Amino acid sequence: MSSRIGQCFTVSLFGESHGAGIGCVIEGIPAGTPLDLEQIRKRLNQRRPGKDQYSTPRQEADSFDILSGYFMDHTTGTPLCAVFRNSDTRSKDYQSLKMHFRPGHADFTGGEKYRGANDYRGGGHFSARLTAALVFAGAIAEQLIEAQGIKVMTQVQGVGPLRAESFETLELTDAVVNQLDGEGYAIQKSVEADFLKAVDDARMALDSIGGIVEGVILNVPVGLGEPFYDAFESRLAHGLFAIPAVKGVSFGKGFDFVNMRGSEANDLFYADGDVVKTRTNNNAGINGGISNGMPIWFKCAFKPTPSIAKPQETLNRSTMQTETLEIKGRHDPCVALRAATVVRAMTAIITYDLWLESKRR
Ligand SMILES: Cc1cc2nc3c(=O)[nH]c(=O)nc-3n(C[C@H](O)[C@H](O)[C@H](O)COP(=O)(O)O)c2cc1C
Ligand SMILES: C=C(O[C@@H]1CC(C(=O)O)=C[C@@H](OP(=O)(O)O)[C@H]1O)C(=O)O
Repeated sequence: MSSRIGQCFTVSLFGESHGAGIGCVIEGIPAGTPLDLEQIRKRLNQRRPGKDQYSTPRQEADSFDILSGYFMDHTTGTPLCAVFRNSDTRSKDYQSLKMHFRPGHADFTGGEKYRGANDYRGGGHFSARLTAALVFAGAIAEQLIEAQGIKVMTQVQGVGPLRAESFETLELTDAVVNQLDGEGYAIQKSVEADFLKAVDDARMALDSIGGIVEGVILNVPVGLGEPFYDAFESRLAHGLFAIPAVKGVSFGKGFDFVNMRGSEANDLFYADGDVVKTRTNNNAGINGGISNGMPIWFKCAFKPTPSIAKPQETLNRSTMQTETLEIKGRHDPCVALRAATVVRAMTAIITYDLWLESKRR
């Protein structure tokens, strides 16, 4: 199997949700880079499970050990490996799931593909537990792109039918940035109470709810990405679809382009001093797969959490009879809330990879 993303800056993931631990190996960090470990911890804390009733009650500190590639407060240029020990596993919750597949989760496909040898406890390697390691790698990538003046921001832009103002128009004032980058979920103050109530209503109904995570990348230099296969959209979508429960990705106006005429959809060029800009940004700062210097804004649709407390029908693999399934385990009622940090991480990873690649050509 392949568990690696990137061309010049690569991240591979390992581990299982209920195994000894999880982690990542990162290659392509320039030698001699100082790491801001506090910033890494801040990002991990933003994603961490077990905070309140809006996330899974599983308690994991998400503290890490760096095993290699880091010496005297600087990266060495060799592969950097970080591990996170799992502590709050409760594997008996999953005892019956080897033969009773959770609808919407990877129990069936994982079992078939790995001929029953997969660690199915807590979803094993398919679990979003591994996104802790992604956030670690993303926090490093974020430091590397910020050194180039490039910034990434994400927000929960929708929960169920509710919507917040999009990055298309939202002014990123200090107050907005502080709110979205604070200790709570990345939700604008004006919609926070409504979003959280919708999540809690779903939880109380023994159910789950979907959401939208929106991202924006600012100050991207002109020229990142290639035509066709390595388009900025292709590369970023590859990363975003790797995040568990992402079922849709769109750039700029996305599916709304269908309702527009060319005269509305085209972003008209003008000169702002020496800088070429566009009056609108429907195309999300990408033309022909290549960044044009305008903000890159995009959305990810997260499906409702598959593991719900409500009884459902499923198949018993040993008897091939349908039975009623009551899922145990501790689950997020809306994965989009914690996923905003994961999307931020993946965006930083892909952006840094594309930036590094552009320097090597
Ligand atoms: C941050 C985050 C947290 C998640 N938490 C849960 C969870 O508590 N329970 C669950 O069943 N799925 C959860 N998921 C989603 C599953 O991991 C995912 O649906 C599953 O691996 C199947 O993959 P797929 O939905 O992409 O097909 C979470 C996903 C993310 C990104
Ligand atoms: C452990 C984390 O989230 C887990 C992601 C997850 C899933 O199926 O993706 C299912 C749940 O696992 P368990 O039933 O073992 O508690 C979540 O708690 C984490 O984010 O660190």
